[in-house]
Amino acid sequence: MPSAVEGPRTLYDKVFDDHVVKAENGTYLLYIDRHLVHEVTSPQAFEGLTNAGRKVRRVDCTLATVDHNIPTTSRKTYKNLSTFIEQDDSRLQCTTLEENVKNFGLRYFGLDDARQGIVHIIGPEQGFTLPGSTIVCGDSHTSTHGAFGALAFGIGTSEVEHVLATQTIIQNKSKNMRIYVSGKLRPGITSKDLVLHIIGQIGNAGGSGCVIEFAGEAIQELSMDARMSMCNMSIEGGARAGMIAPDATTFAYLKGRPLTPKGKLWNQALQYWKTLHSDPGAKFDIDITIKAEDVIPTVTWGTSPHDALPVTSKVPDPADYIDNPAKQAAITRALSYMGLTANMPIQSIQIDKAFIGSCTNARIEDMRAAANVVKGKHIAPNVKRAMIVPGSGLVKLQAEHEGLDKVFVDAGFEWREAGCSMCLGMNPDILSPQERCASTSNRNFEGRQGAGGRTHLMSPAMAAAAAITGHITDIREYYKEEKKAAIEVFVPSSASATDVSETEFEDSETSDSDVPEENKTAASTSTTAAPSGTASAGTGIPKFTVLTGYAAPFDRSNVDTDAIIPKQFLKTIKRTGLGAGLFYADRFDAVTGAEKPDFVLNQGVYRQAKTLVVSGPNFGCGSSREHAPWALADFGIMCVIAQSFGDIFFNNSFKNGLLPLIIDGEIIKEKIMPVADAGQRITVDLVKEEVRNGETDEILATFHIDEFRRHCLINGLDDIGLTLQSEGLIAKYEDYRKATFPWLEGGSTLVRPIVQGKIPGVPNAVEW
Ligand SMILES: CC(C)[C@H](C(=O)O)[C@@H](O)C(=O)O
Ligand code: SF4
Repeated sequence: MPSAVEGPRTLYDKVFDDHVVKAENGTYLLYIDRHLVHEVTSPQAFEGLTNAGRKVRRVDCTLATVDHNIPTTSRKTYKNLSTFIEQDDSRLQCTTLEENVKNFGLRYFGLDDARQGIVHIIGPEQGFTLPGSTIVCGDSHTSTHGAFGALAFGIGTSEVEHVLATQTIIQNKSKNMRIYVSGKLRPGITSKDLVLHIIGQIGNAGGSGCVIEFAGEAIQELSMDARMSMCNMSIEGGARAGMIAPDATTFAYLKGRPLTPKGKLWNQALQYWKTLHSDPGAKFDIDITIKAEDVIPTVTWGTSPHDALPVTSKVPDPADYIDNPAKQAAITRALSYMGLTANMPIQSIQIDKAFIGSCTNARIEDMRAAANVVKGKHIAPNVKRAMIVPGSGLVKLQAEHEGLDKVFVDAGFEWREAGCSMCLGMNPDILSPQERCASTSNRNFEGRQGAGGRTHLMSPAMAAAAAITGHITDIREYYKEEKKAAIEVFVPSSASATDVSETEFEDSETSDSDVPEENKTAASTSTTAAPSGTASAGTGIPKFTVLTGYAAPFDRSNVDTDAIIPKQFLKTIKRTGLGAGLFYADRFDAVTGAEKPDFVLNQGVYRQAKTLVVSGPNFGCGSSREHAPWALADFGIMCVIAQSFGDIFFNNSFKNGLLPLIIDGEIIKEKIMPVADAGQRITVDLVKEEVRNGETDEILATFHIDEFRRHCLINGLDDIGLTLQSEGLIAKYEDYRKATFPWLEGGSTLVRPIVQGKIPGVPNAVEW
């Protein structure tokens, strides 16, 4: 396969190179090995496939589950989704997924299957996630799977459709960034503290345009569960993906999981996996060193994950940022939203609720760490509710097997069923306005856990301690007072790789017999129906050539996609009608629903704005929801001008005929913003690559857009149709893949049905 890099290569370079189907002028068609699907970001993709008469190309590379919308209440009486889910829109999204998996013949873990859970927890748990593979999902926290040395990233719904139809994705090469964590973490300090510390240092756009490799002694010593928590949050540092080189810890975790290769295929895979590390001398565009010993328990105080501070510090004071008005404004806004006073000690912050769960921290080690803290204690009287939500049915079973559920219940916690739960509150688990939550999730955006709710991110042990004391607590002091020790996690990192080496399997049978007949040839796994060369059976995208219209000035930084379109609007199975929810919390009064007169889109000509001019960086950070560009476009905004963008939002916009335009911050401030402020029109000319004053035609800025993207926008081209013109190359890659990486064949089709309550790969789990 063509290599994108000469000389020594990074881990990212290697995995990228091994998946290139086609390279053209810096744009690559990459083959995707594993595709995880959930109910929120897939309905419109399946609808697109159906409308175009296309099939899922690789059923064996696709695995689906429901996680975001589902209640986490007891399933003892569960019969089906239709009777179990009370909210109409949530139910419809879940039943639509069930219909789609049936119609397209996909493997699926529903609520009656103990293997159901948060998509990023079940992939690794089943061994669907493998080192060196490319993994995507319509979900930003797909970065989690990078903990295995996979190249894993979140995509939007249009890209979900593209992957379903073609098993490939169009990509540009990201920059290489290394975060080297030297030395050892201090006792009781977890990977959650470390990753919050890192994001606090680099900022929520620090990894923008990059794939981060986490390396160093402290990383090597982390267990797989802890590595997943780190890579999970690389997206919160703005990166496309996070990766950790696979090692003995990785191999020991994977060995024997239901979907990992067995026998000779394991040996073969292992040979390859051992080559997956950055070569000595490999070039990193950005290289940062963090000292592990500098990390102490870390929590967030504000409304972005980069508002992270050591638990011993005080809440920031806007008065200290006179020289940085944008930062001062952001801190002032965050303090007001969070109901905090400048300079108050972080440990004096009282909480109302505690939530231990999410794809960041709902694995078995997280459950154990929390149970260790709460054992023999009870939640504080001011804590109204404390929830433990295991990440999957299997995590729940394992925890119950160890008696952890009883520890939690005795301490006053609710022991729930698996799902995203209060991480996002698309289901009934939400905060009420002004309620404050100690949360092990990954995002503390405004309204994230419920409109007006206030989130403080921290580790499971810290959230458990906060539930017991009633306020944010330094876990080190807690351990001292309670005479407890942090539980040591067993990490086989000192184990030599030979523990799981090929020798062990020298005489064993090939696992080829595990591969179902229908998956033994690439041709049969390849179920594509679309004839090659058909330009597009789909509808294409709106063309973008020259746009003239009013431009709304938007004086904000780090606008996340939760703010652009809040979670309650994601429960749709359509792409249309989302304009009503655009910037909902900023635009409308939470109680009366009336327009807020001070919000720019509620004022005069800006009601008809076609362009949004943003003063600060990182517009559209956070979640992968394509609902954000859908909402903007539905409102009528077809261009957003900003200094920089969240990576997934940037991609998603192009797929919908919306132009995200990167312009230098000074030029925005000096040239473009004054025109927007004056209520004059602005012309964005993609053909000439100019931004002009729409009244006078004066050139305000010039820009350059990647040739492929510009071509697609100007001509309104649907890139699935374009990709299918490369059918021959895709098929050729599949032959190469089958010969070179045969352990990737079969994939999710190796999922076995549960027989008489026995779960394959889980000998002890006989009931749920
Ligand atoms: C629903 C999905 C698009 C979203 C994401 O991409 O992250 C969600 O999982 C989240 O955490 O906000
Ligand atoms: S971040 Fe939260 S909502 Fe998103 S996938 Fe993870 S648990 Fe679910």
